[in-house]
Amino acid sequence: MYLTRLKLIHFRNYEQLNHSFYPGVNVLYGRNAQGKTNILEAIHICGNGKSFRVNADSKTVMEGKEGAYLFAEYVESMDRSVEVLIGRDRKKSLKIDGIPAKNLKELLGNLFVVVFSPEDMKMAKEAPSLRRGFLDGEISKIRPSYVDALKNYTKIIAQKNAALRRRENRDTGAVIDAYNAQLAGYIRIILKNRKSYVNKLGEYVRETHRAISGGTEEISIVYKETVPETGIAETLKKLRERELFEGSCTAGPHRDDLEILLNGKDIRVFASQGQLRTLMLAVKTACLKILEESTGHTPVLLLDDVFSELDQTRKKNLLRTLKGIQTFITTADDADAKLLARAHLFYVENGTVRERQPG
Ligand SMILES: Nc1ncnc2c1ncn2[C@@H]1O[C@H](COP(=O)(O)OP(=O)(O)OP(=O)(O)O)[C@@H](O)[C@H]1O
Repeated sequence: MYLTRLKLIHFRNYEQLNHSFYPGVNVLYGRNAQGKTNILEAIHICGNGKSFRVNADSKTVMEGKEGAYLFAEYVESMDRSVEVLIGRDRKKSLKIDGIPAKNLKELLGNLFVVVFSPEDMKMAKEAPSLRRGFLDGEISKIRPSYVDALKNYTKIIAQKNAALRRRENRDTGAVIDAYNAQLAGYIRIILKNRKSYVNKLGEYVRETHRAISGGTEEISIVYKETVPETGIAETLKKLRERELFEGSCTAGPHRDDLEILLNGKDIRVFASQGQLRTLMLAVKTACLKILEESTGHTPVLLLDDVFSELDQTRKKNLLRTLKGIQTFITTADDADAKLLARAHLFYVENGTVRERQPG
């Protein structure tokens, strides 16, 4: 799958854009704050219905304007399109192949897009909630039913937490047992999905990571569960007294984490910035492969400012791993644009895009 055309009206610093792109590597280069990442953001919204930079999409509407219009034309096996209208009032309208879509769920599963942005580095280093959020987001793309299990689980955990906090009722124990009975089924579904995703992810990350790092480093990714999949009901029962004492749910998928080891050591403590970036690139490429396997379509890959902190060898190795994937890369560094001379180059300046002709 590849994007052939992007049209924007009143999106960020683009008054109007109507530009075509190529399969293969498209490099957006230019000085800082010119609108390179804005292009990636627009493509991401067309694919995933939301920005990867801000929670409120209304912030992407050009200052002083009422709404933004985004149109992405892409080739699957035939020409297809996605249109998004974002209102400053937060209302959003969507069209798929010219036909209005009822909701975001309908949009997902059309233009597949995977993004790597500097923000993703936080996932490796910071709070476990970021790693859980990453896993849940990726699994939801390939298993829509997972979203329902997760929503129900989260709702029951909130109710159970409220009951544990109240504790004034003599029957609280029985109420907690009733919640646990409901939770057990959802925990099973969440663990099954997360663990099988992590197994596959680990395998693909190792492969790509070796290719980018030149085979000098070994990565391992392990899912750390707080309630074992093999004894869910028993564990919840055992936890009951402690939870009643502490007044909150102390274990379950909402407390689980991913452990990422580089040459056997925790990356949060031992990895350099370049190593972290290499790891996250391998993670994103692995997500793309998993998405490709389950949908039969190769997603479009967006790499925002990916080259900083990578040495020349890693940059070249990364480019080799991108074969067959339409990729958009932003860079403010002219030397990177030269390294990417065989790609299609687009000079971005003050909300305009100009293709640099070869030669
Ligand atoms: N809602 C908006 N309305 C108008 N202009 C905006 C809006 N949001 C952001 N901008 C402008 O977009 C520009 C930033 O664009 P972008 O984030 O794409 O930069 P970039 O070219 O990727 O830069 P860098 O190399 O620094 O990452 C800035 O000039 C900013 O003022």
